[in-house]
Amino acid sequence: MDVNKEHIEPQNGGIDDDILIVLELPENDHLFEKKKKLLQDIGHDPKGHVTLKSSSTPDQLKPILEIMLQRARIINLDEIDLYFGGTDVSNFLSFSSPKNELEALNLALKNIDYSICSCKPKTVNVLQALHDATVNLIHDFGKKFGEETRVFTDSSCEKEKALLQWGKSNGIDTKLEIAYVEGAGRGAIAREDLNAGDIALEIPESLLISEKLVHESEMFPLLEKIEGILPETMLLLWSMKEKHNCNSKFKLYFDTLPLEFNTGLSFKVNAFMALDGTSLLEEIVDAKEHLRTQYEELFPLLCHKHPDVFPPDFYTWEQFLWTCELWYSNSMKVMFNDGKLMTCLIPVAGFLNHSTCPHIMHYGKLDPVTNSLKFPLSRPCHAGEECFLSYGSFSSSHLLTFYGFLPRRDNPYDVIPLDIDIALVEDCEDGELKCDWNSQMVRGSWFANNHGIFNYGLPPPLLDHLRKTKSSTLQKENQVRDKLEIELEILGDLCSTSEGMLETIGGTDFDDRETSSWDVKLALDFKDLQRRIISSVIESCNAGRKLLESELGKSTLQQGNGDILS
Ligand SMILES: C[S@@+](CC[C@H](N)C(=O)[O-])C[C@H]1O[C@@H](n2cnc3c(N)ncnc32)[C@H](O)[C@@H]1O
Repeated sequence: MDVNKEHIEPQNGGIDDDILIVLELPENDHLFEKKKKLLQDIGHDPKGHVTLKSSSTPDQLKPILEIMLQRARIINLDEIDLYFGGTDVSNFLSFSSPKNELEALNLALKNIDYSICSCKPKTVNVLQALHDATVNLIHDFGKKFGEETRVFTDSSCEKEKALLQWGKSNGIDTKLEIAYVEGAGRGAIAREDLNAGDIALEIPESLLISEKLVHESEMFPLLEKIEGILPETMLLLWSMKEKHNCNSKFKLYFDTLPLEFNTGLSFKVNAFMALDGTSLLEEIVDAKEHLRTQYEELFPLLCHKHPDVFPPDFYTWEQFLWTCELWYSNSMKVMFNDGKLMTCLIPVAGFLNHSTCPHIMHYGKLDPVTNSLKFPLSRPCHAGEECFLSYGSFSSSHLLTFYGFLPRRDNPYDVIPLDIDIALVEDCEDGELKCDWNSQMVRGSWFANNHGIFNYGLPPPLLDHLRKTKSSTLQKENQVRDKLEIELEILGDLCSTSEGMLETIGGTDFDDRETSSWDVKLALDFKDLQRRIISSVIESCNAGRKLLESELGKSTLQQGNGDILS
């Protein structure tokens, strides 16, 4: 890989006028080895710096920023990025997903700003120019990938306004207001233009609903005696009662909660029928059965034993399920200053909707100085625009089951696992057959950058795995032809597997989606998504087969010519 080596210095390198910007791959990254290898493949030291000169012109800064971003992209890769990118570093040097790109841009900006704080006066200008160039890239990124929402400004949000007012008088600082938005209930809207780095919302610790509240309640002495009960379950039981408490500190918060959550856990029979043929059907049934078992382990026993603490009317199965949906769809994990990670409900922050291209990505750790939870922006949000959060790197099946929606944009985490026995291949061969991945999967091949021969827009680890299962049949005499034949076989097998999956899901449902109930509509949309993913894999297999057949044709021609010549 051709890289401009003059910009990459060892850690203690550099002369007086050089500015060294640290972009280190943390050693505690659980994917350290894989990322280190990728960085080394482009000639980067994982601990290295990117160097620029105080005399650098804007034209010279451009390639330096690109090198910083290449490093930052690799540093921010997650498992899914790594699986679908394979081991060829060229797949990671440019854009690979909105989340990765935004993380990379923000890491670069953070390190540039850090350098500005500690630099010599004569280097401020060049660093400021680099800062501005990065901010411009973040801005362009938002314009290209951000979601547009229709905000219903005329809708009444009296309860939400009351909550916001209560929050402000109790220490919440916010640049957001609440309004109804198309297709997602309420959302948080920027009141003014906000830039990357601005804090959109800040909540004091005292307003977080966490297990600390259970400890202070009359329930705790009874709950702590239950063997194996989790803090989350205690909190769930506490909130089932607290929402009926007229004197609750959080009454205005509970008042804003919807009567129904409409997640996959509330699907009715018709929606389950619509999901037939998908693995999601089983996932939802299992999740619901798990909750039912949990409920039956506690109730009606607790109500019989302590009716004053657990009034039977508050602890029905329906209310238990509603509260589970509340916690699944509205809670956030927060790291407290004592290092404890706790699941919390967070008034006002609970109005933030999710996007695959969010404004807010990093939250969830209390600021030790202010003892508050801050929601900083990773990209600008203009006045009147909906401000989105990242709920996490979730698949659409997870979002449907536990949150009740499907993202509008293509979701890189929508993977379909393949039923391929990895262990079998590992066991039957010697040490060379090392498998880096515990399972194989596919996703929409539209995400792939490389659709050429031997890549086909399909996951490299999957192709490698399939090749290994076939490689014993490779003949020495005619390696090129055999290799192409094996590739054809692999694509043929993958195509048949995918066609089988498509058949299991069934053809397009001719339905009137507009008049369907919310759950049937979601189920049908999910099925369409699965079909689209599998069809893209089939298309890639077929396009790959055409490439291979053309190559085989050429090799036959060459062989023919060779025979004539000999
Ligand atoms: C934390 S709440 C966000 C506030 C919520 N919209 C409300 O009105 O209460 C999470 C819920 O918002 C909805 N939601 C979040 N992001 C969404 C999106 N991108 N599209 C549709 N609905 C979304 C889902 O119903 C989800 O369960």
